[in-house]
Amino acid sequence: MNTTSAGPAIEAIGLSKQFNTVHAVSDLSFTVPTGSITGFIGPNGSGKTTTLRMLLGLIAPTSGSSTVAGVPFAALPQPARTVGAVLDSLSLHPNRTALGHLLVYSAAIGVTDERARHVLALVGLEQAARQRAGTFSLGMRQRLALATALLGDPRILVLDEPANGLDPEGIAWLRDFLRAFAESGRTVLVSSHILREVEQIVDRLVIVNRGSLVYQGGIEDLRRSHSARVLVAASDPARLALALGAEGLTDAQVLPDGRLAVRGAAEQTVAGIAAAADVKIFGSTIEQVDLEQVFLSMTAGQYAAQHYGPPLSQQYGTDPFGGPR
Ligand SMILES: Nc1ncnc2c1ncn2[C@@H]1O[C@H](COP(=O)(O)OP(=O)(O)OP(=O)(O)O)[C@@H](O)[C@H]1O
Repeated sequence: MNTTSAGPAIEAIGLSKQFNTVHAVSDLSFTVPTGSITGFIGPNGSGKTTTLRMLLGLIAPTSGSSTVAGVPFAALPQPARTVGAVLDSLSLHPNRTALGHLLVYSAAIGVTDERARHVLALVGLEQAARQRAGTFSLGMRQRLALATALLGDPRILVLDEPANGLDPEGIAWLRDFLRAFAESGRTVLVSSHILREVEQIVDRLVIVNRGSLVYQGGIEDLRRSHSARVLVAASDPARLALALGAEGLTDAQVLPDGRLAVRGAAEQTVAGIAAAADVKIFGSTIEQVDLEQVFLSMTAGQYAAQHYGPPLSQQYGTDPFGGPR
């Protein structure tokens, strides 16, 4: 993570958006630190796209404000050179080639044709440069959309559900790509309604539910804050539960497989109490925290399950995202 930059790459300050009677976003504040890959997670309809559209100046908030690279989006002198975004599925002329599509955009934002070829290679589409977009798979369309967002050599990428429709290989490719992008000191804000899909990609999370913030912080902090349980196979689980309760450890539950699940105590503590109560322990393990479950409990189960290509080429050196403009 880049620690040299003073301010956050993106900041939302009390953003709200109402569409008639629908409160799509309610008093939402969060920051996206420079150099981070921040996951913007929430169930379908929780206001993610609406928030991203406000951050990018596409719709006005009902109240609140936001900054990108320290200023409101509208005040950015050359927005495409600061922030690249993929919000909607890319509208492509079916007869236009991948390169042809990029050349239209490169002309519009004033970057060279060489830059267009460079970004095409960055997303692994150089072989498809002369292929017509009408023949593209969903994964190829996603890559071309990403290439379009990269044209201005932006420091910040905003991606709305980029994993949607990608196969596991595509998701792995995206993860490597975004990591390399962030390692070059740049910032990514990536939305998803499936935490598991971006769990391996992001280092920070902003979780929303019904338009409101429910969590922001490090992904590891979230894992740690949900204390794991000690699962104990014991000769007499009921007796052990009683002995634990007498020591103030009242959160102990017998699982269907007969093990006792104990929250709030270390394995050694449980073993000590068991020995004192004359209960034999045949084995114990620490339960892994399932972040998806944590997310589900935070968002009251409003969620639909779902699911993502080759690693980013190393051929462009330490900052492959720079290159020609
Ligand atoms: N232009 C609009 N007019 C009316 N209601 C809207 C509009 N845009 C969004 N909404 C509503 O606002 C709420 C939030 O929608 P939004 O698309 O921001 O959520 P989301 O988290 O991005 O969901 P998804 O993952 O399904 O795209 C929803 O109830 C949606 O129906």
